[in-house]
Amino acid sequence: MSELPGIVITGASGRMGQMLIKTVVASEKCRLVGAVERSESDWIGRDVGEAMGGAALGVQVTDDALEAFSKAQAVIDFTAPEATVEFAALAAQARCVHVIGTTGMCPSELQKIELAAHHATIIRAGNMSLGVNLLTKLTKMVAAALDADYDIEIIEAHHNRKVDAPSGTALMLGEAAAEGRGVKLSDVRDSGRDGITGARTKGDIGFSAIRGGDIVGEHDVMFAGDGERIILRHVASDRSLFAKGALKAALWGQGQKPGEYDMLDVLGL
Ligand SMILES: NC(=O)C1=CN([C@@H]2O[C@H](COP(=O)(O)OP(=O)(O)OC[C@H]3O[C@@H](n4cnc5c(N)ncnc54)[C@H](O)[C@@H]3O)[C@@H](O)[C@H]2O)C=CC1
Ligand SMILES: O=C(O)C1=N[C@H](C(=O)O)C[C@H](O)C1
Repeated sequence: MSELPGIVITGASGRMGQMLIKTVVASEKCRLVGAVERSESDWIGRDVGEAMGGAALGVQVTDDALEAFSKAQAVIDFTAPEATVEFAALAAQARCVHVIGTTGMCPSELQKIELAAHHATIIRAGNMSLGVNLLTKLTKMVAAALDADYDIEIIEAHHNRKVDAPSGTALMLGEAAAEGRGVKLSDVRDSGRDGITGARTKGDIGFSAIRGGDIVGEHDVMFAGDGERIILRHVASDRSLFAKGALKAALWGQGQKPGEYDMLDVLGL
């Protein structure tokens, strides 16, 4: 039997699911042992490689997450909030590392993930790329250096299928900016301006979301002062970036104590 860690991919037919399967199959450091989808998916029961339009991979798509997790050392999960909360409990039961890329979770869902992390190793990040995680550090540094005369605005752009806003990345950047300023994001967050909004409140952190076409993911953190603007920008042009980061997290998580980690832990930033 192979010693390489076995990985299950949830949301196998999704944009990220398919990218993750290709990344795991191409890696020499792990093996694909499971592919999970919703019961209603027409991929259930099919070989996941064939369902993706390629050669058979010897892994059948299943809706029995617990059975799939019980054969694995890690689950990489880019699905939807409700599903991720359920998978967190099942991954803990199966003693698998749970890598969570899913965004758009509400406070009560995040609380359930935190509870699951008492029993399991969870690595969760709204963005798994090195570039964005480095950008959170830079954002915090710039926010700490400037006073509230510099208005902070976070502008993000994504493809037209994205269902949550602001993006998980935008929120990570907002948290970093708030931390740099020594405030709580929930106290200064201003998202979704529309209509007669009144003048901007000094100290707020604003969020704007663009949705269109096939944009993979773009984020600007703007510090707008009198007579100048500083703009920190990240542009993702390929989803493989996120998949490679997620796989790195799954491998890093092997042997880590239960708890909730993020990509800064994985990348050592
Ligand atoms: N953290 C990061 O670096 C990144 C995070 N994301 C996030 O990942 C998530 C997925 O994104 P996409 O792949 O673009 O979406 P998608 O809609 O293409 O794929 C989601 C997949 O999850 C499946 N799914 C939903 N509920 C399920 C359940 N109960 N059981 C099994 N499968 C289930 C769907 O059927 C679908 O195939 C989003 O929250 C997105 O924001 C996306 C890219 C990078
Ligand atoms: O839904 C996406 O596509 C992406 N989601 C993540 C987010 O919400 O920030 C990461 C990336 O920007 C792509």
